[in-house]
This record gives sequence, C-alpha cells and structure tokens, in this order.
Amino acid sequence: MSMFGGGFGGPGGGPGSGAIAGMGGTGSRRSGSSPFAGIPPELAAAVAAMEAREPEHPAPDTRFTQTPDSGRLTLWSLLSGRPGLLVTAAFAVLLEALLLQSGPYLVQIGIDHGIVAGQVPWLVFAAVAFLVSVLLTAVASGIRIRASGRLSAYAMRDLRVRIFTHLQRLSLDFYTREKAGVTMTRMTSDVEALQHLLSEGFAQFLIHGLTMVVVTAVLIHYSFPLAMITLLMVVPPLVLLSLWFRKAADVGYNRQRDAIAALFSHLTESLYGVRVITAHNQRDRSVLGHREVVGAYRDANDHTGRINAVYGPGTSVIGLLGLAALLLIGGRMVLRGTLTIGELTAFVLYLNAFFQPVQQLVQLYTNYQQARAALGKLRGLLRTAPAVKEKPGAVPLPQVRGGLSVRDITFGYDRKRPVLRNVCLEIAPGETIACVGPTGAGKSTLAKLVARLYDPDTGTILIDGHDLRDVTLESLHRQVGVVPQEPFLFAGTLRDNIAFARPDAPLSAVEAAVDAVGLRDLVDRSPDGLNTILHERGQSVSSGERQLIALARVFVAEPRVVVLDEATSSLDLRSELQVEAAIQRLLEGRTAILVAHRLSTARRADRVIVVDDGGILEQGTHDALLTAGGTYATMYATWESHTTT
Ligand SMILES: Nc1ncnc2c1ncn2[C@@H]1O[C@H](COP(=O)(O)OP(=O)(O)OP(=O)(O)O)[C@@H](O)[C@H]1O
Repeated sequence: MSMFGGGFGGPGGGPGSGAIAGMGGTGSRRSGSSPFAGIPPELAAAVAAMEAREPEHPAPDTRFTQTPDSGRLTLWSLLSGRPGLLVTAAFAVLLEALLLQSGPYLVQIGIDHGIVAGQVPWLVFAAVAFLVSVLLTAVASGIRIRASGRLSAYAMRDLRVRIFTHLQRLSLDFYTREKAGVTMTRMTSDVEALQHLLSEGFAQFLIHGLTMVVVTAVLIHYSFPLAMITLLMVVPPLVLLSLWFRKAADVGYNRQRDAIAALFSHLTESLYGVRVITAHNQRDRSVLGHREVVGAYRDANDHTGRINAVYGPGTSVIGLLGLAALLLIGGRMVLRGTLTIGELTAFVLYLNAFFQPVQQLVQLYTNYQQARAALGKLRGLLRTAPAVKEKPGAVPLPQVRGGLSVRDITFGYDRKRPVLRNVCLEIAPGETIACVGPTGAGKSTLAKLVARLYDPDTGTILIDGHDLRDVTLESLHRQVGVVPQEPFLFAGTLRDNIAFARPDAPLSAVEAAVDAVGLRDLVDRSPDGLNTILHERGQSVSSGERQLIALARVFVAEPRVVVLDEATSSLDLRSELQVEAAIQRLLEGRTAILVAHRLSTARRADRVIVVDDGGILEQGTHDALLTAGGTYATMYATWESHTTT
C-alpha cells in the first residue's frame, strides 16, 4: 500500500496544478519540446496586450491555517460579506418592484380620466408617466443585475476558496474514504447550484415576493371585498401545494445531488483507470457501469421533473380559476356601479401581476431547493474535521537532530482492527532504518505515523523529545520529508516540481539536487532544461525519472528526517541503480525510515526491522539478522535465490 494509498492523484492535477504551472514564460518553443511549452513568439505580443487588459484580482482574505472551519455556511453568510453591494442590490430591487406596479395604475388613470372622461391631457400624462416608469425600471434593473452579479461572483469565489482550504486541511483518511468524483461535485455542480440562486435567483425572489405584497395592498385599496374573495380563493390552495412541493423537492433534489456525485465519481475513476480498463478488456463493463450511474441520474431528474409537472400547472390552474371568479364578481360590481371599468381593468391587470410572480417563484423555488440541497452537502463537507488535528497551543518544532522515539503505539485504520499493536522503536539521529516484511504487514503504516499523516490510537511518537502532537504540522512537515511510493508530479516545469517543497529555493539548490540524484542527463536532454514543462502527473517522463524527481524534491527541502516508501514498480537495472544511488545520497547524515521492498536497499541500512503480525518481529543489522537465521534470513535467502537466477 502506498504512503498515499487511495488518495487523489488523478487527472486534473492536485492542488498545485496550474498554480505552479505558470505559462512557461514567453520564451521560445523549440521544436521537439512539449506542445504546451511556453507561448509561441508570434503570439507573445498579443498575449502581453491581453494580460495588460486583464482586471486586477486581489487575493481573497482566506489564508491557509490548520484551525478548523468554524464559520456557519448559510445563504445569508454568503451574501452578507459585502454589505455595500447587498444594500445597493436590495435598494434597486425595491425600486424595481415598486416601479413595475405603476403600470396598471397608469392604465386605470388613462381609461377613467382620459378615455371615459374624454380628457386628452390625462391620456398623454398617463402615457408619458408610463414611459418614464419603464425607463426608470430599466435603470433600476441594470443596477440590480450588476450589484447582485458582483455580489454572487465574490461570494462564490470566497466559498470556493473556503472549501478548497478545508480540503487542504483534511487528513489522508478523508481522501481514502471519499471518492475524488464526489469531492469534485461539491466544488463544481454544488457550488454552481448556489451561484445560480445568488446571481439572479435571490433578486428575482425579492422582486416577485415584493410584487405580491404590493399587489395585495393595491387590490385591497381598489376593492376590499373583491380582493378578499379572490385572495381567499387563491392563497390557501397555493400554500398547500407549495408545502407539498417543498417536501417532495427536498427529497428529489438531494437525490439529484447524490446521483450527480456518483456520476462524477464513475467518470473520474474511469478516466484515471482508462489504461487498465483498456488493457483488461473492460470497456464494456465500464460503459455498462456508466449507463447505470447516468440512469440513476436520469431517474433522479425524472423524479424532480414529475414533481415540477404537478406544481407548475397546479399553480397556473389556481390562478386562472381566481381570474374567472374575479371576472364574474367584478363584472357584476361594474354593472351595479360599485366599481369603474378602469378599476376592474386595473384589478385584472394587478391580479395577473400577482400570478406572474407566482409562476416565476415556482421556478425560483426549484432553484432554491436545489441550492438548499447543495448547501447541505457543502455544510457536511465543511463540518468534516481532519483526523490529524493541530493542538490549539501547538508550538513550532525547533531545529531537530532527528532522534525518533516510537513509544508503545497501537493503530488501526479501523480502531477495532489494529494494524500495529504496542510497537516500540528508538531511532538515533542520522540512523537509517529499513522496514521489511510481508505485504500488508504495516510497514507503510508505521512510516505514515512517523510523518504524522495519521495519529496513533494509543502511545506517542517523539522527535528529539517533542511529542509530534504538540508541534505545528507545518513545522513538523518542514523537518520530516516524505517520499511516497508513487511520486506525484504537477503540471509545471521541471524546476517547479523539484523546488515544490521550497518554491523560493535558489537555482543553485535546484541544480545541486539535480546533480545529487543523477537527473543531469534528463535536464540536458530536455529542450528547455529545467524550464521544460512536464505534462500532467509527469506523464512525459519515465517512471524512474519520476522517482528521481521526487527524491530531488526532498533534497531541496532539506529535512532532518526522511520517510521513504520505496517504489514497488520495477525499473530496469540501470534506472534501479540510479535510484538506489540517489537514495543513498539523500539519506547521508539524515535520520531515515525506509520502507524497503527490495532487500538490496535494506542491506545497506544501519538497522533492519522486520514488521509482521502487528509488531516488530526482529531487528538488528543486516549481518546480525542473517546470522540469527530468523524471518529476515529466510526472506533474504529467498530474495537472493530469485535475483541470482
Ligand atoms: N487507508 C487505509 N484504510 C484502511 N486500511 C488500510 C489503509 N491503508 C492500509 N490499510 C491496511 O492496513 C494494513 C497495512 O497496510 P500497509 O500499507 O502498512 O502495509 P505494507 O506493509 O506497507 O504493505 P506493502 O508492502 O504491500 O506496501 C493492510 O492490511 C492494508 O490493507
């Protein structure tokens, strides 16, 4: 099992992709270099001009800290971050809603005071006033769209950064447990569901809601009995229908969120594993699997579609029935002379204006329900606490010599099934320990615990006498370097990748690392030397070169302790010797825990420990263990017989 087994590592890059990628500068692109290497000279001027026109994007306030995210995530918390924009948008909404209602009133004035009374000036006044109100509505609407658009854009950026920061804070157990696709859905589809509501939905919600309130007041002003009759006929069934819709949609949209997350998961996994799928002739199964998740998504959409098919037309019918009743009752009032024809026209128009928002609100309510479901999922993610927590009073780890003390630790990924039981181990500063043992014995687990990627269930691990749990994670990881079994490279230059742990490392440090691990050949062969762009996940370099780059990374980081999970993938003899030599150089003068899959590596360590059965079975120098004739001696004899044949 890899040090980072089960974690993310697929296409799309890890956290740094893009961030470190840069654009390769505007340097020339030599023939034979990667197609993404740099900007072609003929485009350089145009790109520079475009960059000059780009608006400034100040960095958001969110900074990375280990402190858990304790802020609440509500729609209000998203909107209230920029009060100026919120007030502007709210004011514009109010103005727009009021202006929209002046139309029917002006029509009534035009009919009653202009047409019926035969007064042309009143007619002209009503028409001009109508025009002015339309123009003002357009201005208010423009201001509202601009303000709410900016508000939502900022809120979404802050939310995305907040979630991403939280993802960075989470420990390995989360990434093992949670499928990458599900987390991607939280960051894409779920956030977008909120964006839709915030950018347009809320403002529309307010406008239509306000319209309904204003229209109710106006209807009462025109004729109290008529208003009461129509509203009583309309509002109770509407409320009942909406309550049913809310309940049904809650279930439906949650199901939709889960289905789209499953779809994304399957998609990402199939993309990561496309080579294995093809090689094992499983494309058929893959397509079938995808059909299943897409089918589940279709079912979820179908379900919400069915609910909407009842709610939408249902509200329409209620509205039209109200209108029919109004015509009958209002018409009789006009005939009796208790209502003017202009007032009845305005009443009909206002009632229409009451129902139009209802129709819109149905759509918006659907958006709201979607956003609520998305918000619930995002809240769940933000509530997920990292398993490896930084103590509130954690102190920075001072410069250490690298003495490690593992004291009586017990640990299991599932507490009920410990992988390691009561393990004790003392490692002197500068000592190299090789962990060997059968597959699945717990070697990588021990290494992960020393690097504090997990915390032991019981027992403590000390570095120069400091309990790992008492020091800040950042200071610990600066002095304890990790080389995972499967090195992950980011899209970016060779230099960016080598200096990943210390981006400000001088060129001389990167060059020294290149020479120390034996990467000089690759650098000299690469079209742009250290500035050559590596493809995503290091697809453009060989497996051995990837391992050397990972070793060079640790060289530049200069940690006191190195935890190295040897790669299991076999290399050709030359590359293997190269990697072994690089490891040897990296470990000089450093304390090291080496998860050795090749006994040739173990042979060179100061001490070998044999991990099996949840504990350390044997330990001693290579020679001493051979002489003792125990498990290690048997393992070594088997290994030797295989390598010599
Ligand atoms: N993230 C995880 N969640 C649950 N169980 C795990 C996890 N990682 C490892 N295990 C289990 O813990 C046990 C020890 O795994 P570990 O990776 O430490 O073995 P290992 O000795 O390093 O094996 P290998 O030589 O194959 O790399 C195994 O049974 C493995 O299945």
